Amino acid sequence: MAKAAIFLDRDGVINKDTGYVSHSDDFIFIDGVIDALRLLKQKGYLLVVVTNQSGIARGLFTEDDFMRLTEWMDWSLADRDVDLDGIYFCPHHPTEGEGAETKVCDCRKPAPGMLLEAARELNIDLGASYMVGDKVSDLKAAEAAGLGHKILVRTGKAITAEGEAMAEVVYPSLVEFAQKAPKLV
Ligand SMILES: O=P(O)(O)OC[C@@H](O)[C@H]1O[C@@H](OP(=O)(O)O)[C@@H](O)[C@@H](O)[C@@H]1O
Ligand SMILES: [Mg+2]
Ligand SMILES: [Zn+2]
Repeated sequence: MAKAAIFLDRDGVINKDTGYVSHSDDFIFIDGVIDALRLLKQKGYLLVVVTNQSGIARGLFTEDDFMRLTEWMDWSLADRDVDLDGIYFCPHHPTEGEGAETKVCDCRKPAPGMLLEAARELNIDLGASYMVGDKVSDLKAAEAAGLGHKILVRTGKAITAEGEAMAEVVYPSLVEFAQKAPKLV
């Protein structure tokens, strides 16, 4: 049977978005987020990170840098009993940069590519799933993928009026969302 997932934006939801974070030295978990992720897992959800990493297309860091940081993040979470079910990233940007990753793609949020790929690979029930982001583009990706729930948190970029209008709920952080999310198991 298909399972419900929490799709998580990374920068501004899991870690502080200080701008194109690419090294573990600069990766700061937002307060309470690791416990919140564990709680969501205990409530029966798959946890799937979907992150735009245009810093790769822009030439600010490499895909290898991203992979190294992702491995570090994954292990830091596993160390605290949080197992992520999937991590999807978009290395592209439509105009910035000069390499192969500078192109129009279907994975950069607001496009739904990462969410749809995860749904196929992990057998996710999109209608029962949540997107938790900090930007309108996160919610637009959720809408385009047919997700049931669109949530914003105030730990990242400033929430715009458009964001307020699109979100089902705006929470202070992932902590409050995790407390309120219905238990599935
Ligand atoms: O929030 P997620 O999707 O996990 O990751 C966003 C980051 O890749 C960066 O995305 C950039 O947007 P542009 O990609 O330049 O539009 C800016 O918002 C940066 O501040 C941010 O660090
Ligand atoms: Mg973000
Ligand atoms: Zn892409």
